[in-house]
Amino acid sequence: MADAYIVGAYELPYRKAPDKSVAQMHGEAALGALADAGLTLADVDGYFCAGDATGLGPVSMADYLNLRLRHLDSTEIGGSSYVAHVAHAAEAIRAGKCDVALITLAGRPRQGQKGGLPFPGPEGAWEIPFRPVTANVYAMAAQRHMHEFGTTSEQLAWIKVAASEHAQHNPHAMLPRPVTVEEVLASPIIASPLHMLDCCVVSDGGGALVVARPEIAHGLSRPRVAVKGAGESYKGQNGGAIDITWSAGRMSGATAFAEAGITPADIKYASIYDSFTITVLITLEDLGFCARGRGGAFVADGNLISGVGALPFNTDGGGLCNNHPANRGGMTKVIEAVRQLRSEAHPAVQVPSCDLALVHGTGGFLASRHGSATLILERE
Ligand SMILES: CC(=O)SCCNC(=O)CCNC(=O)[C@H](O)C(C)(C)COP(=O)(O)OP(=O)(O)OC[C@H]1O[C@@H](n2cnc3c(N)ncnc32)[C@H](O)[C@@H]1OP(=O)(O)O
Repeated sequence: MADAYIVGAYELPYRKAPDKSVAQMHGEAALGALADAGLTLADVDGYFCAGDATGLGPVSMADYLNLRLRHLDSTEIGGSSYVAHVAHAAEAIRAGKCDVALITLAGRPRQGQKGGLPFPGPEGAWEIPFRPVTANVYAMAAQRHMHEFGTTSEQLAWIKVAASEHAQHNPHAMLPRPVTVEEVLASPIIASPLHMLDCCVVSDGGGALVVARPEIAHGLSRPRVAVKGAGESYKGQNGGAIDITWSAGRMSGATAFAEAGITPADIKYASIYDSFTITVLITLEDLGFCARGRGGAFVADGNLISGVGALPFNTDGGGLCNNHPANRGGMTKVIEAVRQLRSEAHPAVQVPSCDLALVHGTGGFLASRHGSATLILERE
């Protein structure tokens, strides 16, 4: 028996929220995930959220939600935060610090800043004037990967093509239309070599998860999703003296696979953070799904499309086509993995006999300065 199970998951259905507050959206997500689990706010004694929450983060949100808590956690590692939160919730339950952990995300980036990150780090004064910061940094990783390994724009485009093939079956996806490699290459350059269609969407929205102690999970009616392995890591720029063709996923992935006692070949479905197409390609190499430098060949020709290729990924359309709320896409990555493991993904993209899934989150600037979190989830 596992130490903890994901028993509830919910994604807000909307992608534009001009008339809602962020706190209200956290609340809607919380109620949705608890209803999915068959629990209520009164059952929650552990609460997790990151920097997208308003006010004093989990303190303000716990007050807004009228929670009675024994444990709270505000781990902030950007896009990987909500992948890490699932592992932290399982650890807190194992340590006896809480029984039912609620994790919520919500944000409205479409209503304010677009096309970049509101993360004014110490380097911000030198970088933000030359916007868009985020795409530029990911473009440098793509350019270097092309130089080192011969990766092509066509190969990167296949990642968007795969995401869009999946998104056409998601009625809530922001970009539900399938696109071709040619369309990706014909879209405007945002930061060379990345085109507009190499980028994730900017969306309002959010989601929530509920993680529970086994004794509670076994009393609920939903399929149980166990946390089988988890890893977290960080890679910095070391004054610029770094190789930007690999990410901290190399470390967090190795830790998660070792804890789970499995290899990449065992994974039936992967939710991979997809802020840009290059994020997916480098992450797949770092997690060991293919050899270093071979990511381009691995993703080409539909290898990431469910029912077509060897590794179905982001079957909700991912951040590239569905939803990338509050620049913290880790939450939606976990939610789609839960759908797959429960056999509740859209029938057109459901992976048959999906018992083992991987979720990976990237927070910050891939390959230069970022946090990373990997989860391996198993259907009991
Ligand atoms: C750790 C991390 O998470 S790092 C990632 C952080 N997030 C980002 O950096 C966001 C990256 N994406 C972007 O910056 C934006 O989506 C951009 C720059 C690519 C496009 O932004 P804008 O030019 O403002 O696009 P806008 O939202 O106005 O939409 C214009 C059109 O382009 C389309 N579009 C917008 N973004 C995308 C996209 N990523 N892919 C495909 N089409 C897009 C829209 O659907 C719209 O089409 P329509 O005119 O037919 O309705």
